Amino acid sequence: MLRKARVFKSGKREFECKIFETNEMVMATALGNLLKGDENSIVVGDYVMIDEHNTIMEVLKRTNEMFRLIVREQKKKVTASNCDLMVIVSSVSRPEYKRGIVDRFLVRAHQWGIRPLMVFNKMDEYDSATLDIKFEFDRMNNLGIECFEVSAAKQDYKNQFLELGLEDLKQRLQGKTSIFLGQSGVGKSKLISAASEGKINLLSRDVGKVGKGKHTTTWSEIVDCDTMSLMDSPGIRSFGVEDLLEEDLITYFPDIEEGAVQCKFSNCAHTEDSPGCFFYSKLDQNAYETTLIMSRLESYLRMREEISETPSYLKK
Ligand SMILES: Nc1nc2c(ncn2[C@@H]2O[C@H](COP(=O)(O)OP(=O)(O)OP(=O)(O)O)[C@@H](O)[C@H]2O)c(=O)[nH]1
Ligand SMILES: [Zn+2]
Repeated sequence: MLRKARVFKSGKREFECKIFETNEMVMATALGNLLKGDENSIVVGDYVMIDEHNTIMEVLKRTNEMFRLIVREQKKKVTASNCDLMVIVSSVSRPEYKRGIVDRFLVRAHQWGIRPLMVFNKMDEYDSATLDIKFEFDRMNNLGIECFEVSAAKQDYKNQFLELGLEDLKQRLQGKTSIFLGQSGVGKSKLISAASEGKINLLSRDVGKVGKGKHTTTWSEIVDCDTMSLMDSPGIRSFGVEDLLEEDLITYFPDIEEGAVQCKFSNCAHTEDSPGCFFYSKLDQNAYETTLIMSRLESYLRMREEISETPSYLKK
């Protein structure tokens, strides 16, 4: 009899799977034709059917995939699947809020088909002189993204600028598989601990030193508790976008695309001196709404430049 299970951890030939009915973890192997020498064939997050010998017989259809494009080989490398939510974590104090990074994660959320949520963390240290949270909220709200105002360190912090706080975030995560993304130091680990009421404690897990002496917490694949599941996969947290195709980028910026189709020329550079540019000739440059969209345009143009500067033979 086949049992439904989910891949929690994937190796080259062995997969740690959680059986649905019993919640039991088993090590499974896979039918050769499911692997086909292609490492994309079974990934973390996959729902699978396994037999009584713990052999994976079938991979069920994915609702979404997290991947990078390998332009040179015209392939995509899938690293995880079936993720419900992308929780974009930012800090309002230190490290300072980086709009450009948030927009990069939004591009991925769009590309991968994962619903993004936005968390403004470290609100206990919020200083309106250095950041206008209302502006950042409006930017996200225009895109239909829910925003949460929290302090992972001071969990009794009460949200005062935005409608939603930590309790609302916990509710959204209930029963869902989420991935937490954000720059190093924004408080992902602490937030995960707060959101799971201490049930998932990454702070006590592997803490490795990576890069410039910064701590980067790593955990493997899926970790879950009775309220939420977390997913992680190598490479998924990088915010470079150089693997994207230039012509695809705009489709991940629906708000910019809507304006860009109204520019006089289809190859408009969207700069102040571009003739007939919708953004500069049709919008009231003093209007608040315009400043919101222009800040999105800035992100778009920066990413477009980054993509076009990467020669395709380097896109691996
Ligand atoms: N004041 C304040 N400090 C916080 C808050 N959340 C996290 N911190 C602190 O910020 C630092 C970084 O928090 P982490 O949870 O390790 O951040 P991270 O995003 O997981 O960082 P990486 O593991 O490097 O990716 C720690 O010193 C935390 O105690 C908060 O809400 N308020
Ligand atoms: Zn234009």
